[in-house]
Amino acid sequence: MESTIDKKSQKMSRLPVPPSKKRPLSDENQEQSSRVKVELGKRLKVSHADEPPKFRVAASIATSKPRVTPAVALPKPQVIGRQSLQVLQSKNRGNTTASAKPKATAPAPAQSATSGAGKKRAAWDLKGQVNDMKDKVTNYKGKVQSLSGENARLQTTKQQLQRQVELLSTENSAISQQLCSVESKLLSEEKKLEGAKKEVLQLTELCQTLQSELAAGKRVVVELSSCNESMTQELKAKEGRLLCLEGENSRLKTLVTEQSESINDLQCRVAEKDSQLYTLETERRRLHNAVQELKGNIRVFCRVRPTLPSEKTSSAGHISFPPNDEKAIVLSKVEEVGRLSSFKSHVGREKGQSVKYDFNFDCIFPPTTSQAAIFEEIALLVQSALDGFPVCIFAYGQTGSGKTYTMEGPDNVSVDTMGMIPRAIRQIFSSADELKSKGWQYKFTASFLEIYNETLRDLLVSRPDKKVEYDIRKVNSSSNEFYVTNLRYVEVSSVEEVHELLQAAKTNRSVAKTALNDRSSRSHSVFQLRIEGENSVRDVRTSSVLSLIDLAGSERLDRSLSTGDRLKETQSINTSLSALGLVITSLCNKDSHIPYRNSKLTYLLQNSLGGNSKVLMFVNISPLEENFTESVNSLRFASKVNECVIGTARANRK
Ligand SMILES: Nc1ncnc2c1ncn2[C@@H]1O[C@H](COP(=O)(O)OP(=O)(O)OP(=O)(O)O)[C@@H](O)[C@H]1O
Repeated sequence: MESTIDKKSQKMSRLPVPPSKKRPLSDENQEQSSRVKVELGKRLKVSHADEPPKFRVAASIATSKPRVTPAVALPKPQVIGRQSLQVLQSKNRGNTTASAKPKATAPAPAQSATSGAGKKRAAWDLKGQVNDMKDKVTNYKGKVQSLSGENARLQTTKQQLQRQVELLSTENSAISQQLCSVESKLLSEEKKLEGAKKEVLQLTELCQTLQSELAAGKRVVVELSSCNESMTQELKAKEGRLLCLEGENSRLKTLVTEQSESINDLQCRVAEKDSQLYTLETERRRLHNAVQELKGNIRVFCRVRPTLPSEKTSSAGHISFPPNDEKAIVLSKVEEVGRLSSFKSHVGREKGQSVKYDFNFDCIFPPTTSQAAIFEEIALLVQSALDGFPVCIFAYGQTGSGKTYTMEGPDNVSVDTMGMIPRAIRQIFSSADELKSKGWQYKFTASFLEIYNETLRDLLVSRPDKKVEYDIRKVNSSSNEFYVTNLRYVEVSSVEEVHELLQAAKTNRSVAKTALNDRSSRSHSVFQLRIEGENSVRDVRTSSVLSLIDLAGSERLDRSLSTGDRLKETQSINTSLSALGLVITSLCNKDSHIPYRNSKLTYLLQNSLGGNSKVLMFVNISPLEENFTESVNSLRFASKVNECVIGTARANRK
């Protein structure tokens, strides 16, 4: 039993009492318990007074879990507190047991055989034995009393220790709470640490990116540095060049100053020359006009067209051009006297059979004459239009005599075969360009109309509205200028633009078939170019109209074999041509009344035919003998015009 307790004591207690020592329980218990008390007291003092807070915490933990936590793992002081109590309790129990069963364990017979003085009583000495026994009882009672006191003290110590345990438990729970909060803090810190780690990772990546960028940047810097170096060198070279240039510049400045003075001087001289030039230009215009006047304000050019390939059978032998007279044309034919008796002028007879008709005009153009050669003769007249004179050029003659060819050119027109209208336009624009340097600015407005059966039609409109009426009206009551209502007036600024208009008009022109000419033009076509000039330097303005007219065929009724609509056309044409002849005759006779209103043509052209204007008439002649009579008729009409002297032309100047 004792060994079992000792073993338990060895296992459970860590008191400084060596468990291997087996001592008899009897007398030594008191001494042992007192040693235990002293030791326990010391330990408790140490644990209460000297123990640092962390040991107390550990002690509380150990006391709260005594059976789970191995004794060896706990710190010494705390184990002492709890286990010493157990040991004491077990000791007490052991002691109690030992004291309670002394007779069972102690060799009672041996003790009883000896007396209190160590002498053995004789068996018969019962009284002595009883006394011994009484002494022993007394002795035991004293021991019991001392043990009871000891027990009471231990109980007190136990209570103190329990209180200590409670305190330590409270501390423990507080520390547990602290531990929990520390743990939660630790968790949050760990989370933060995780976040920080991620951040560190990102920053590491960013750092790597930045490092690669930095490396690229460094390369760029290196490149730029080399570039900078080369540019610096270039700059130095340029600075050197700049220095040279500055020297050159100052030299040039001096030169410029000299030149400026020279220019000023020259400008003065140019102004002087300009003034002289203007005077000369005015003089040129005056002289030019004088020449035109001398030539006559109405001039007539006669043109005989060549025989066409399709007409080879017919000969042009009846027309001759006297070699010594460039202005004469002779038509001769052997005819019966009676047939030609109606001609009262320009008629010559040779022995009553061969009849000659001599005509004189300002110019005679034989069939071989080129368009360019003819234009040379009218170029000065066209120039007059730019100088501010109204100019009217028209082609008169029977159908197929070459009027359209003369005025516009053939269908497949070329630079060589261009007619008078395109050539006049070309000259007008080129002269206007030249005059720009003399301060002249020109504005050109073109219109193109036809008069068919005494009805006006706009040739610049492809699909004319029949309801639209074209009336010839004065610009205003005090003006002598006329315009046509609803007519398209197109401002043009180049030859090409005018050519486009001419082409459009050609397409739109009324063309009808007659017996005499496959493409007979049965209407008068009137192209007009209004020219407005302004010299801002001299404050002079001019305005004029250049009229270029392709008249309808002048053949007689009986020759055209016209019937129905064609007859009406022919009558209308002849009426207007007669009216034209009458107007010219009246102008020639200086009649007080000029019958402009007798036809649309003369009414429209009254400003271009009057005293202030310059008129040129082409009389076109067919080379065919079969057209002899018509040719003579045309030449007679032209001769009458040629005889006219219409006033003195004056430029429209303001
Ligand atoms: N000088 C010329 N050189 C070459 N061919 C010409 C000449 N004059 C006229 N012709 C040709 O003669 C033909 C008739 O000429 P054109 O059409 O000009 O006559 P027209 O008098 O205008 O007739 P219409 O009164 O019918 O308009 C055309 O084929 C034209 O090309």
